[in-house]
Amino acid sequence: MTPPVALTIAGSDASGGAGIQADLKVFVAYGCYGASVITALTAQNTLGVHDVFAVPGAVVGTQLAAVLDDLPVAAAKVGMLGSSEAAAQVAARARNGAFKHLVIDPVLVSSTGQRLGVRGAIERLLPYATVVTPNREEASALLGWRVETPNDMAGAAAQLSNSNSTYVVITGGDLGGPDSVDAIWTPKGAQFLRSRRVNTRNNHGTGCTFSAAITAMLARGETVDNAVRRAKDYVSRALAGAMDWKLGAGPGPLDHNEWGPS
Ligand SMILES: Nc1ncnc2c1ncn2[C@@H]1O[C@H](COP(=O)(O)OP(=O)(O)O)[C@@H](O)[C@H]1O
Ligand SMILES: Cc1ncc(COP(=O)(O)OP(=O)(O)O)c(N)n1
Repeated sequence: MTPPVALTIAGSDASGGAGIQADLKVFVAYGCYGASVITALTAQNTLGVHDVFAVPGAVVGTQLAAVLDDLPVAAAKVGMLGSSEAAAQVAARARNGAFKHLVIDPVLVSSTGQRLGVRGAIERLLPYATVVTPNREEASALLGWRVETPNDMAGAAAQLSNSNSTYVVITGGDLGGPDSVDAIWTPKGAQFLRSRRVNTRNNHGTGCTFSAAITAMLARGETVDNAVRRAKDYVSRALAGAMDWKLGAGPGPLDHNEWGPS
């Protein structure tokens, strides 16, 4: 059977735990054929981001043309955008209806503190999103107020939904507590999604993994509700599988292939 095609439009993480590399691993884990449009190269590892090179906007445009003019993309995700010019190229395609489903992970800052994106570039894509998945920091930057508590997250999700059909998940991976709590805005209103917190320092690329899993599920024809819930379960399994791994001196990557503990 021909697999569904999922596309990631994102930055490269040389160490393989986040960005394009994580997304493609997730797509394979979910039985999707993965295509990629690279917006930026990052020299990063588990300790931090050491260098960033933004791919020129025109080259992002020709990559998009190469993929979209030839492959039947069923769902796409946007991660690190690299530049406003890259965002403009993606927006032009979205305006023309190129994406049946578009998942936007508004990457602004890495967990190690390096700026990876600009707010304006993300904002121009939000009107085309099926699902948006900011963490609390990113939601705060997009809205201009501090999103701190779970109730703040629910309010922020509602505020960020630009129409009744846009789902917004504010992720709370960095909130303390026994559960990892996200707030989701759906056309039926706001709800909380909970999973048992996995006690691990290996959490490099959780946001990329979550949004890529949603994208893969949508490419496979799942409803948005199911896609988000199944993606959250997958992230928990991927965190649990890698909790004893020793890859890198900092927070290591996830077990995208569900190989399990070493
Ligand atoms: N330790 C953890 N245990 C279980 N789920 C987690 C953990 N850390 C993050 N998650 C989940 O991973 C997903 C991505 O969240 P988050 O880590 O906040 O993203 P980001 O990497 O963008 O900051 C969310 O569903 C969140 O609840
Ligand atoms: C190239 C690239 N894109 C995105 C990120 C951010 O990844 P994320 O999953 O949000 O979280 P951390 O890896 O920063 O914990 C990245 N680091 N690199």
